Amino acid sequence: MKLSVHSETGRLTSVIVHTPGHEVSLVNPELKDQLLFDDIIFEEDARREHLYMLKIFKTAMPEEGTIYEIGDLFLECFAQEEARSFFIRDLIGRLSEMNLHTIEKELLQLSPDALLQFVIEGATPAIRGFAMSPSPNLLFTRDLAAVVGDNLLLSRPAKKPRLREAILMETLAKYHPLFAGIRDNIIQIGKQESIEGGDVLVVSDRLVLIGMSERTSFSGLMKATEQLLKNGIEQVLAVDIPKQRSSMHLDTIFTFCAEDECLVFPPAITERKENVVALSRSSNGSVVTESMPSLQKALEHYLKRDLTFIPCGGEERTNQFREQWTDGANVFALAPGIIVGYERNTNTFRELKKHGYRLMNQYEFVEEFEDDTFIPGNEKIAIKFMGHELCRGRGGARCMTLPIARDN
Ligand SMILES: NC(=O)NCCC[C@H](N)C(=O)O
Repeated sequence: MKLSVHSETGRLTSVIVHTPGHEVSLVNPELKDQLLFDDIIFEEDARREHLYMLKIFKTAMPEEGTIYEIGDLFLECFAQEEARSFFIRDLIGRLSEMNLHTIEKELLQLSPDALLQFVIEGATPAIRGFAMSPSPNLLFTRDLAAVVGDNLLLSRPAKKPRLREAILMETLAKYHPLFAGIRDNIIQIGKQESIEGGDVLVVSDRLVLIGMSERTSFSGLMKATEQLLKNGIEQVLAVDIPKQRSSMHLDTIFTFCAEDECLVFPPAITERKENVVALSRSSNGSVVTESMPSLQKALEHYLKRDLTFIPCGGEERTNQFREQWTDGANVFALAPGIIVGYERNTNTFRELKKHGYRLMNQYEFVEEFEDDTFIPGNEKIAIKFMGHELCRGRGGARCMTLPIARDN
């Protein structure tokens, strides 16, 4: 299968997700902040909510479309001894403070299942007396990498608790057959820099947005940009956003609903000026910069079309802040104008309705289209799904998805 993503909204054909498992039940109140969760979450409900989200995806995707559970991909990958030893070596080296070298032999002898359990849950009965904290953020597969055009940009997380996920992703990219066709186009940045997938938005086959955020450093952004500009992308728009937990990635305050419509958190997007720099390649190969007046102006300039920015939470200030916090601006497009987001963001959905979206809840959408092939047409649909547990991890629908193929 060819992995390629040339837009944020092209019809979704393949996506990688992780339905939360026992690891989320291992987060205790004392650990939650350190593990980047805002609350403890109830595993059963979180799973139920996630599985329903996947049901919506399945209903909206073409018949030949595939949803990959990342855990299955890891197990297939770990079936290769070489992949396991690459992974274990990298883990020992990059988590040096954990002293994993003391159990290297045991790690190398683990079955794929036990190794995966050790990594995700932090411990396995197969290795007694050694435990790390769990990796509950694997739920947010978005942040592990980004398929940009025909390239695979691997994340280098800014936050330690997400490092194990990044090492897992790198192993998949290097060893799993799913990535064979894109393996020559892997983009990686240096060890001292950071970039996370939630900051990367693929606007078109030529244009990419990268947030300069709490998680993506300036040097990480520049390194990724240099390589993207060599590999087919014409412009990268660097978007400076507030460096704070509530808007940790660009996609927490800005997502595409359709080719010409975006959901935005006004205080950090429309009310900010001079926070965008366009980066492109000059004829001698160096990166040239041009300061842009605003994100909307920059996008309209390069896309040569008008865009509508829809305020997350509507016009009321309090609702904008409340619904951005619960990922109102973090919707995921299954096709142009077909989006999913948390039901609880009622003011955001009301605003979408004003912009011509038909609102459907998860059951209505599945019931109406489950038996027929869903064919995205002229009608715009905003699908509301329940995510009261999921949203305590501080991420929404876009954060929980890593699209690897979309139709152009
Ligand atoms: N793209 C995203 O915004 N992902 C959400 C990540 C949430 C996770 N708890 C984190 O803090 O990294």
